[in-house]
Amino acid sequence: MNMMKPERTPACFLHGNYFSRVINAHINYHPGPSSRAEIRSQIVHSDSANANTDATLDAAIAELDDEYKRRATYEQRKLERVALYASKYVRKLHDAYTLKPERDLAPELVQAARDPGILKRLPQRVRNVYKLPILTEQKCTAILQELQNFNDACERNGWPRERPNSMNRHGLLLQELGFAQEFLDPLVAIYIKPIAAALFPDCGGDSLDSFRSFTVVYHPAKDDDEQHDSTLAYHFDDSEVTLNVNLGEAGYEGGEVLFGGGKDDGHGHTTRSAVTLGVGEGILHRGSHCHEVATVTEKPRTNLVVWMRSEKVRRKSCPMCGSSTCFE
Ligand SMILES: O=C(O)CCC(=O)C(=O)O
Ligand SMILES: [Fe+2]
Repeated sequence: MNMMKPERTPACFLHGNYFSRVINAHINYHPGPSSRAEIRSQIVHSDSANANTDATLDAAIAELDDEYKRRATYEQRKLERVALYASKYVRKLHDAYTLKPERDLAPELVQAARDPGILKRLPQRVRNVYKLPILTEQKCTAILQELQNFNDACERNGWPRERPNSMNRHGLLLQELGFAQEFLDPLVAIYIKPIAAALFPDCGGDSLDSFRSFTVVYHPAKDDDEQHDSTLAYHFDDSEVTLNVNLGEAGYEGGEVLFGGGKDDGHGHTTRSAVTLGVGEGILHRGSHCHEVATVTEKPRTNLVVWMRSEKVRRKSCPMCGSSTCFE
C-alpha cells in the first residue's frame, strides 16, 4: 500500500537555487561563458558583495560546476543506486523499516494525530514551530544502527551514496533505502498529515501528498572538514511543511535549530529563536520558515528530516522559484 505519491523533482532543479559555500549564498547557475556575470549580478546587492573578487568567483564556479554535474546526472544515478541497494544490500534490523505504532511512536504523537487541537492549545516556545515527541528511543536506535550497517556496507563495497541536498553533505536519502513503503509513508499519511492539516492549512498542510526524506549528520566543530559538517547555513526548505526529528545521540551539545523569519518577510531576519531536540523529539514547521543549525560542539547529532509537499500548492507556485510551470 503506497499512501503517498512518489517524490517529484521541480523543473528548476537543474539551474535554480544552488548553495555556494564559497560565497555563502543561494544563487541560480548556468555553466558556461556567462556564468561569472550571472553570479556577480546575484551577489552584488547581497551580504556577499565583498566576495566579488576574481579568486572567489573562480572558486565559486568550480564548486557550482560540480553541483551542476551532480544535478544533470541526478535521475539516472538515482535509478542505478536504488537498483544496486535493492539487489545487493542485506538488511540487518528489519524493525527499522516498518511502523508498529505501540513500539515506534511516542504516545503524544498518537494523541495529537487524533486531536490536533491539543498542539494549538500548548504554549509555543517559538511562534509557528510545534515541538512534540515523535519516535520512541528504541525506534531511533534501530534506525541509527541500520543506517550504520548500510554505511559500513557502502564503505566495504565502494557503493555510491548521494548527499541529501546541496547544503547537507552528510546523511542518507531514506526513500532510496526502502524506508518509505512500510515506515515513512504510513507515518506521514496516518499521523503527521492530520496534524499538519490543522496547524498549517494556509500553506498546503491540508493537501500534503508526497515527501522527500533524509538524515542529516553533524559532528563537533573540531572535526569540521570535507568528511563532516558541524553546522547548517540559514535557509528555507523545499517543502510546504517540514518534520524534523532528532535520532540521537543523547548528550550532543550545540546543534539548536535557530528560526528567523518567513522567506517572504524581506531582508530583516535579524533575530533567531532556538529549539533544542531530545532523542525522538521533533518539530513541525512551515518549509518557508527560515532556519539554520547552530554549531555542534559535543558528540555527533543525527536528525531525520521529512520535507512534505503538496502538488496542489506546487502547481500554483514552486517553492524554490515561484514558477507555476515547474510541476506541469
Ligand atoms: O539539522 C536540522 O535540525 C535541520 C536540517 C534542515 O534544516 C534541513 O535539512 O532542511
Ligand atoms: Fe531545513
